[in-house]
Amino acid sequence: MSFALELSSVSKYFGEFRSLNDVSLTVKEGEFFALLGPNGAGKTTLINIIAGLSRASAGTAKVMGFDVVGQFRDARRSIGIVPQELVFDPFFSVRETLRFQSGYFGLKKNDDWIDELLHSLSLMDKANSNMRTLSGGMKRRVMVAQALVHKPPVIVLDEPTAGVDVELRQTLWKFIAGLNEKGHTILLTTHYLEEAETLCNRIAMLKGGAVLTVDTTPNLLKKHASQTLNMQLNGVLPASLQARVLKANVSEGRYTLALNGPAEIEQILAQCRIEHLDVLECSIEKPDLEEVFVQLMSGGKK
Ligand SMILES: Nc1ncnc2c1ncn2[C@@H]1O[C@H](COP(=O)(O)OP(=O)(O)OP(=O)(O)O)[C@@H](O)[C@H]1O
Repeated sequence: MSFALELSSVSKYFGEFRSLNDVSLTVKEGEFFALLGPNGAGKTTLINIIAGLSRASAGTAKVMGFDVVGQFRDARRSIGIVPQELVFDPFFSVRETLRFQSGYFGLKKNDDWIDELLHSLSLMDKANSNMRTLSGGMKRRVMVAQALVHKPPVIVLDEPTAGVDVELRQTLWKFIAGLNEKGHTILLTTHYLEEAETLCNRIAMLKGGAVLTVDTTPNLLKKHASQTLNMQLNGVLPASLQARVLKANVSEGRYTLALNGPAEIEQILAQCRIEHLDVLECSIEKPDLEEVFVQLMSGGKK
């Protein structure tokens, strides 16, 4: 089994503060992997260690088998990082920025690939525009192109869609999904959980610098979240069903009940009939990643 990313017992201290606590994770080649967690969970710290921008206080990190400290150059060549912040030189044009970045990797004749990147990210008509004249979304696209100038097998995106409009988000995801189909490994951090749910094969959830869980998206949904039944009744929910209540608006007779499979609906409706209650509205809701996230972050079942 070859791993694109391999983290073994990685910890990071800032003085007394432990930003990462004994994190071990592996991402297989070709995976689309999400690193999720609330603000301050340690996602960017982890990415900085993988990128070789920050040193782990303990533990080791490898990119495509290369140690990020001992084999820094090979590890750095294997990875493209799209940072959370927009970092650019305001005096360069888009093309110059990408040529410059190519130079860092010793790539002199890279214009064909640069053109392909500009085209795929709809930046061709901005190729000669000065970076400072671009909108935030355009700058974000350049950050993506910049991370890819050396065709890295592993691509890390740190909240690439924060503050990005719907159209760009879709363009970006289509492009990144295409790269993943071509075999690139993708590591993504995002606060848009539906993006992670749609795109990623596996998800790690981080809290307080520690990994709470790592699993495939369907397994996380199966293990940590249940279906729910939304009902509106012409009265108060029977006492026998109160234990199932997840949310209620008693004055309107609206209830959201936990459901361990559709077979239980009949039982619930039967209880309502016994109490002579009419069901005015009834719908089943599928679990989503947000529910899993909220449950895990609030210390619910793992
Ligand atoms: N250079 C630093 N010095 C001191 N503390 C730091 C430093 N960098 C990060 N931290 C702390 O480490 C913790 C993790 O920060 P990090 O930026 O990795 O979180 P994150 O999961 O990326 O959060 P967000 O979702 O807000 O981007 C935070 O409490 C942060 O304040």
